[in-house]
Amino acid sequence: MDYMKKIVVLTGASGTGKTTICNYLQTEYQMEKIITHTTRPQRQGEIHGRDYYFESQASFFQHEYLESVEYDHNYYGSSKTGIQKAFEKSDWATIVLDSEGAKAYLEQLPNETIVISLTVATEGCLQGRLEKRGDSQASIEQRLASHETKRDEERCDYFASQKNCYVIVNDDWQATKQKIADLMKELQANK
Ligand SMILES: Nc1nc2c(ncn2[C@@H]2O[C@H](COP(=O)(O)OP(=O)(O)O)[C@@H](O)[C@H]2O)c(=O)[nH]1
Ligand SMILES: Nc1ncnc2c1ncn2[C@@H]1O[C@H](COP(=O)(O)OP(=O)(O)O)[C@@H](O)[C@H]1O
Repeated sequence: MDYMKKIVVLTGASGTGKTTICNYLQTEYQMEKIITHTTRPQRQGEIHGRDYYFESQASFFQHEYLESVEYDHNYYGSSKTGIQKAFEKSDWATIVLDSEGAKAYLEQLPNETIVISLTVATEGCLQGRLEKRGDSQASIEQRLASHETKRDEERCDYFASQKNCYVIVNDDWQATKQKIADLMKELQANK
């Protein structure tokens, strides 16, 4: 891949703000989102081809993936064509991945990948955020108790020690926007 191209990976447990920051990077920094594929049911308001490519169990396995995972009983994967499509539009792409996916990108695309590992200071606030987002009580309970959520939460320390990784505590949105602005200044200067 071309070393001028950059992929900002957003990772963290459910409710830490990955999607919110991904949207912000698209509108404020003209990054192109790499759309990933999933077998998870579509949530209200989500659009096929914008939020995800929603796949059946059979269609999911027809794509060639850079990496894929099973997460909370559904499959997710980033296809090579999804990456190409984003880079046809911009040299800066952004993608939302679980911590396994973020680790895979760091290993497979070390020159292009920048990881933002998201966390919150008060763990209890995640439940409230997912309720506000409209997730059902059952799916919130299942998600927050899942082995994958625990793994995502624990991986924050790992990312904190890695090159090209940045931890952002996303409690206060105004403060988060300032941290992103500072980070983008640094990244654009080093490009
Ligand atoms: N490794 C990997 N993870 C993905 C991919 N697409 C989405 N994810 C992650 O899958 C997890 C579940 O996503 P989702 O069901 O949309 O839940 P959310 O985190 O609550 O918004 C999140 O950690 C996403 O970042 C992918 O292509 N690969
Ligand atoms: N800093 C913040 N303060 C309060 N609410 C937030 C903040 N960041 C995101 N949210 C809200 O929390 C919910 C979950 O955010 P989302 O970006 O969907 O998380 P994720 O993609 O990591 O699961 C959304 O309703 C979003 O508007």
